[in-house]
Amino acid sequence: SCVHPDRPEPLDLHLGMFLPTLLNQATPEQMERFFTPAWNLRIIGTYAQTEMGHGTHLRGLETTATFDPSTQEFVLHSPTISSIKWWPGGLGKTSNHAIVLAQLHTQGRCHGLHAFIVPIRDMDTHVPLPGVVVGDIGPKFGFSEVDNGFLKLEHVRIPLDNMLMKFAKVEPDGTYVKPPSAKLTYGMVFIRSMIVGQSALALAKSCTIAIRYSAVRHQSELRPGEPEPQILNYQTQQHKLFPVLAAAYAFTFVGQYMKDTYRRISGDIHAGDYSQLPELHALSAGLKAFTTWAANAAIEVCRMSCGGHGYSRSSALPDIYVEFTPTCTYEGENTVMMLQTASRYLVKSYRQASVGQRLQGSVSYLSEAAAQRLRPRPVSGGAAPLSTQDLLSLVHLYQRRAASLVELAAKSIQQELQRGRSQEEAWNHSSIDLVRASDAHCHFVVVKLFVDKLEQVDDAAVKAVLSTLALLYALKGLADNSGDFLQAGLLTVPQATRVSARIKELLEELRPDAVALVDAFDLNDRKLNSVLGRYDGNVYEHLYEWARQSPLNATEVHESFHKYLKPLRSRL
Ligand SMILES: CCCCC/C=C\C/C=C\C/C=C\CC/C=C/C(=O)SCCNC(=O)CCNC(=O)[C@H](O)C(C)(C)COP(=O)(O)OP(=O)(O)OC[C@H]1O[C@@H](n2cnc3c(N)ncnc32)[C@H](O)[C@@H]1OP(=O)(O)O
Ligand SMILES: Cc1cc2nc3c(=O)[nH]c(=O)nc-3n(C[C@H](O)[C@H](O)[C@H](O)COP(=O)(O)OP(=O)(O)OC[C@H]3O[C@@H](n4cnc5c(N)ncnc54)[C@H](O)[C@@H]3O)c2cc1C
Repeated sequence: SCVHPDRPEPLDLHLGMFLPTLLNQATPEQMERFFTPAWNLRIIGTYAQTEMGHGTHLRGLETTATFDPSTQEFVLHSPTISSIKWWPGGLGKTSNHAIVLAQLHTQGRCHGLHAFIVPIRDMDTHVPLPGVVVGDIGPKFGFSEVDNGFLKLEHVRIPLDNMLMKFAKVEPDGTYVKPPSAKLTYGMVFIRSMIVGQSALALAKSCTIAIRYSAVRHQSELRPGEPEPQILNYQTQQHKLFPVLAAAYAFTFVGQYMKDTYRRISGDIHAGDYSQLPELHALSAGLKAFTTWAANAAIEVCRMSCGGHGYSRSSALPDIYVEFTPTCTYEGENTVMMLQTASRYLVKSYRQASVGQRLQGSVSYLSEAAAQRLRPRPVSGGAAPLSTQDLLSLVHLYQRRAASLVELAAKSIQQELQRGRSQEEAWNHSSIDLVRASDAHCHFVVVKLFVDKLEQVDDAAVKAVLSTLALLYALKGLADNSGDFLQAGLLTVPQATRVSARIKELLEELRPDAVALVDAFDLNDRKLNSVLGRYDGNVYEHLYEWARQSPLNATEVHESFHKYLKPLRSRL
């Protein structure tokens, strides 16, 4: 199709959120009524949660859904300018339905945010329905293919059965029936879990383009009198790109793990077991933030490593960046997600471990750390010996760094409370530490999953090169965050020096396999859509061909000469 497989599209929300939300929150009758026509694109929907005045603070959303028992309807209304739904993808011009998140009012009481299916355009004429004011929010940083829209509802009536009632319900007399767990109506866990894999894909594409281009680009002089070398032979170029390559592999494994974990736990939830929902929320929120922040920065490293041609849209890197960067904001703004993981999971787990509770899942190390704190500390107190070759010891180092930063954040809250601050103020005055703790926890999870994955690799040669990548990923993270490790007494200055030396050795070791490692992502030219990243490496001819196709070159003398330059000359 003319649509590029990876470009944002107006139907992304329909496929990525409207359908999954029906699957997760619709009753069987609602599935029949809505899912089937939505699957056949008769109904095209979006997910309208964010408002002009609120995106993060869900409890602050103002759109109301008031039940009218006399007509068995909900009245959907946007009471203020700030309550206008703002940003939903595909809302402006594409969708004819929206899942609207609104504060449910029935029998004079507010029961918080619930999901309602609201028809917004006539199914045949596509004209907005009565009481519906809808349109596009205007040009954005990118996503120009998507009509992110606004939606103002003026006392729009929908049937009682348009409230998604798999969990919470409203009876015909207006009685509200609580969901088995209030957390089930939050949603977003699915898409956050999927975004981790999107981070991996964005990294794989970017480093494929940059490393292939670095293998065909010759520039400057390494040894006097010799031909210009491939820029991939410069240590600085390797230091830019090989850690990105390692992260692309790491995030690919984490993305797979996140998808499998989502599938497993959502299966349990559908079976009525909600016990793992906190772990799934914390993991998806944290890893979504961790991987998108890392990938966002790495795409720019790849673009800049391609010099001027990286800035050309023929490289595809500007488009990859523009389309990826909003992942740090949507589906949960990253800072807020990191705070969720820390405040709602890590600190809570730390406190449970501190009273001897045995923890499971990704925080089980906090129990080990709590037990460690009760044992007498070794006199030396110094950092343990550091192996720059042993992956398991590096995993343990990341685990101890995470435990140390979670403890630091928990203690900061305690100190703030002892200074007489309120709970909320104590948490806010510790939020930098909380974000650091989440970051360290996620970093440990990524390193651990990478090393765990190696145990599943049978081919010795593949295992060897993946182990080198895992070492580079772990040591580069250690070097980049050496302050944390030094502060926690997990690293000494001589050891930090050894780490830097080892990183240089690993860059040299990876050089011969770098192109093969990006080829292994198997991203064909159509998917990459990049002149610099072409599989055949025939960059210059295709760059010239690409430029020749530029609309500006349709005529030898552009109309601007006659319209502006010539008249300007005559006036000078
Ligand atoms: C074919 C498939 C294709 C997939 C391909 C992937 C991508 C392409 C497709 C689509 C993407 C394209 C474009 C993107 C479109 C973007 C859409 C959006 O951005 S939708 C809007 C996103 N908005 C948010 O995420 C809002 C963020 N804010 C919040 O989540 C809440 O405000 C916050 C921060 C959680 C605070 O809420 P609050 O009510 O104050 O909660 P508390 O912090 O007090 O916590 C209460 C308890 O609830 C637990 N909790 C919170 N959230 C969740 C959750 N999501 N799930 C489960 N549990 C949750 C929390 O841990 C607390 O529990 P305890 O009481 O501590 O036990
Ligand atoms: C391209 C794109 C597509 C989108 N698509 C959709 C969609 O389809 N449907 C939909 O409903 N929404 C959509 N959104 C909206 C998106 O979900 C929100 O922008 C996002 O949730 C962030 O909320 P906000 O914009 O209100 O930012 P804010 O929350 O106002 O964030 C601004 C700053 O405040 C900080 N902040 C906020 N709260 C806290 C806190 N508690 N503690 C510390 N710092 C805090 C943040 O860290 C950030 O630095 C989309 C957004 C974009 C950019």
